[in-house]
Amino acid sequence: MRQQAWHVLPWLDVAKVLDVHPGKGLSVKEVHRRLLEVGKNVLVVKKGVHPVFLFLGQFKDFMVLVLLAATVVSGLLGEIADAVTILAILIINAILGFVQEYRAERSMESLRSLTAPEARVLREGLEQRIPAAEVVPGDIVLLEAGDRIPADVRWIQAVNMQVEESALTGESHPVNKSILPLQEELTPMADRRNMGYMGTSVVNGRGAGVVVATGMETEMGVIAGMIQSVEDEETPLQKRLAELGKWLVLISFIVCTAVVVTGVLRGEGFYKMFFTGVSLAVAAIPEGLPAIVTVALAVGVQRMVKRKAIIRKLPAVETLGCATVICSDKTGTLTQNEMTVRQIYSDGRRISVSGQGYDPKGEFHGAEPEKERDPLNAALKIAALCNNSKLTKKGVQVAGLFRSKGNDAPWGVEGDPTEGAILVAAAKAGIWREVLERKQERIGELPFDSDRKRMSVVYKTKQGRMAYVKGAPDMVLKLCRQELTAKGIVELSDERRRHILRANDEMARHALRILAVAEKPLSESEPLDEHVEEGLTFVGLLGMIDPPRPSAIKAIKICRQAGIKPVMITGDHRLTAEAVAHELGMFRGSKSGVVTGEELETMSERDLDERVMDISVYARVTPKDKLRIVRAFKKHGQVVAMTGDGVNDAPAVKEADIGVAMGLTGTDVTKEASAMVLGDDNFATIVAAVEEGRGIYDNIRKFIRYLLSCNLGEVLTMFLATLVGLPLPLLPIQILWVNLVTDGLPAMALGVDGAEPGIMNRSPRAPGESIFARGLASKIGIRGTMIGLGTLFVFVAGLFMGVNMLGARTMAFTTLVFSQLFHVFDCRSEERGIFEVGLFTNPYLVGAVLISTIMQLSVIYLPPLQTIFKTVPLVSWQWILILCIAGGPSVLIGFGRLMKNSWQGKTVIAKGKVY
Ligand SMILES: Nc1ncnc2c1ncn2[C@@H]1O[C@H](COP(=O)(O)OP(=O)(O)OP(=O)(O)O)[C@@H](O)[C@H]1O
Ligand SMILES: [Ca+2]
Repeated sequence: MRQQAWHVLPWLDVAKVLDVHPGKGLSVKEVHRRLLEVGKNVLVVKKGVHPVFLFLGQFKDFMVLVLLAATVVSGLLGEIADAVTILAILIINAILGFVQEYRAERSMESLRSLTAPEARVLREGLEQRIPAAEVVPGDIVLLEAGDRIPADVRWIQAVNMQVEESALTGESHPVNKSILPLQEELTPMADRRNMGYMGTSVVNGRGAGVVVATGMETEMGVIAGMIQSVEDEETPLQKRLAELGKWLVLISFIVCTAVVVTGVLRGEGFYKMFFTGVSLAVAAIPEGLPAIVTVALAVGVQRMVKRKAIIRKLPAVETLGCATVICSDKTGTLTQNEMTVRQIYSDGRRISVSGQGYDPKGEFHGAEPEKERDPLNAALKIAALCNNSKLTKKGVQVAGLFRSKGNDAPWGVEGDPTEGAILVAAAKAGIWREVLERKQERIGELPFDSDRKRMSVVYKTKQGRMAYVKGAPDMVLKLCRQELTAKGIVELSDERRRHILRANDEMARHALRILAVAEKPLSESEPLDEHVEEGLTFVGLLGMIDPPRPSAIKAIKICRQAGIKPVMITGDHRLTAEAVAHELGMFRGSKSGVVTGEELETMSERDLDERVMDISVYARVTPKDKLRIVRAFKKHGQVVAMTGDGVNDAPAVKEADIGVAMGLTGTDVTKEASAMVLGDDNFATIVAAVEEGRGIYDNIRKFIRYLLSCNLGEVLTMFLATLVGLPLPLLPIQILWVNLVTDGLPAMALGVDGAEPGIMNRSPRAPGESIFARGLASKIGIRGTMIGLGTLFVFVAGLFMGVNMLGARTMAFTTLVFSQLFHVFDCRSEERGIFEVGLFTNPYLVGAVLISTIMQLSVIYLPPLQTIFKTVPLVSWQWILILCIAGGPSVLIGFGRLMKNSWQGKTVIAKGKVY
């Protein structure tokens, strides 16, 4: 089957060789057989790290290795029980670290599969969307502008098809494609006009191809080395934390050395002090930090998926939390994208259309679309023919009401909803493309794109060739010279032109989205290029409603509270945009009305920079304008999210800080340029993702605060004790234990904490902000010192009360553990104390603290563990003292916050500018 010169064969022969019916595609059974035979359509299978190596990796840390060596030595010296316990603790630690990293790895993997590319294929006569990896040789793939070609194909249909092949040939100029066989077998790849290659993308037109090679058999597979592999990008925060981690290692190292040196100078044995120092270093270095950050990011990403936001680039998770401007398309994002034609204008009359949704039943009021040459009838015919969408019932194409009998599934539309709407309107008059096409055949097409804002088709009829055009009325009317009326074709006077434009504005003011339709007879010899759109006959206007999404209205309100500026950038008419923007509440607080693409054209960069912060609605823009708008916002230091769907949107999406692509209607090229894909194309989803982004960042701050203040407390306990000449308050094995019970589960539980209420009432944080900003560093410093001093205080108090060394150490040991188990609840909020947050609102945290408590109690009360950990049971006065010192700060701060916040009113409103 492989290495054929497909380009010299006629396409029907290619289909024959590959044993596929070009109009039906393969059968499911055959697909399975071929999939087994040639394997998946993927280039390189990137293997994750094997779990065993992941586990061993937990021991590669330098300090842990030193501790391991010291343990072995102490084992050899006869301290077998000690050595075994330390080993056990280290292994449990490694298991915890392993679980964290493994989870992180797995969630990143599932993330990758979420963003895997798809392909449209024809199988068993039906159009289907499948993962691109499941494409097999012989499949008929359907492609249109913006699609990435999923495998090597031989074209069997190519309508104005242009493909950008720079990924393969380096040539960035798009190549025209055709289906004609070539003469020369040795034609270089770049000139094989009837072939399409995996990894290249369609930039114009549409077509179909039969797959001739998949996976490593493709031209791309042959040079697979050139493909950029999917790198796991580190987020800026992860990079900064890695940096921080290095500093922490250094500082811990210095402090621990100081502890060892002072201890030895004061006459403690070197070996004992060395052991203490190394244990302290192991405890103080937050080696779990990177893994917890990854888990927090991954968990956040999964939460976003549940809310229909699919992250393609991990750094976007952080940037989302900083977003200050969200630029969004109108159609389908802010509106429902379920359109219904409500009004038609033709021959000077206004006709209203009744009916619900996509059900092709409804009445025309104002005229009857019956007579053959009636202008209304003609308008609907053009609407049906200049159209690539399909009416369906449960995914099955239906042509004509008579064929839908007995199928009670709701009507749906496959393809562009705008086209679907006018198809439904035509069907209401009994006009179906499939029926019309029995008498005329489409021979040419100039596809729609958002720069041209129109689309044309050419049909061969019995009376000769006809061009049918539809598009934005302002564009189409410019191309018209006549008008179709009940009396026949008449000259389009300036007065008539104004009349039509007035009707258009009037409809637009009612938030209708309007298309004009026009036609023109062509001579046989005329070439099928843009000239067919000149000198047209105007036939009518079709106005459709597209109601705003209620969720978008809510989301826009939330944006304002959150200090985020919502901006609508639409290709639609100025008045339509204005009416919809009003319904959405888009103008509140905006100093400027709608700005159109034309006005933008006349604005210099300076003008735009000056005004951009005041403008909330742009209309009749082209994708190029979007890029200018993004740049202007960025000059103001704004963090911009920008949506896009069409191929031409890709540059603006790429330029934005957070490029957002439409999952349902977006093209592959735009998706690949994006950082996030909306599973439901809904504006509200972007806002939900921003909320999650803020929550994730909060969570990272929460456990950094927790880990660092606790570790500081541990180090200070030991350091201060050696400094003032006290006996060591904790033994090495106890230090390691503290590290195990406090750093592991509770920190992880903080990483998956829920978002704080009011998180969308704050202004966005600055993108370059330090993780310790807004008072976090002093919070860590103060609490760490309190934990250290508190522990020492309990230790000294124990000795003072005549408790022996074993007892005093047990008291210090327990105070240190419980101080941290209390403190973890404080870390859940920066503004509110434990009483406002509630102790039981994070069940994972409650569970983690419970487990840690039980672990600590067993170490104190189970006799075999007592001998290993050198502990004694505590009596009630000791417990009271410990709990007061450990829990006091949390309770006192909690009360203070409660008083203060109830005094000031609970919500902290965004301090920045409110839009
Ligand atoms: N399939 C189509 N065929 C012909 N003309 C179309 C088609 N779809 C849209 N138009 C016209 O082109 C204009 C611009 O469309 P475009 O897709 O750029 O933006 P939009 O979908 O209207 O709005 P948004 O940019 O908010 O999604 C529309 O207002 C409409 O008049
Ligand atoms: Ca658009």
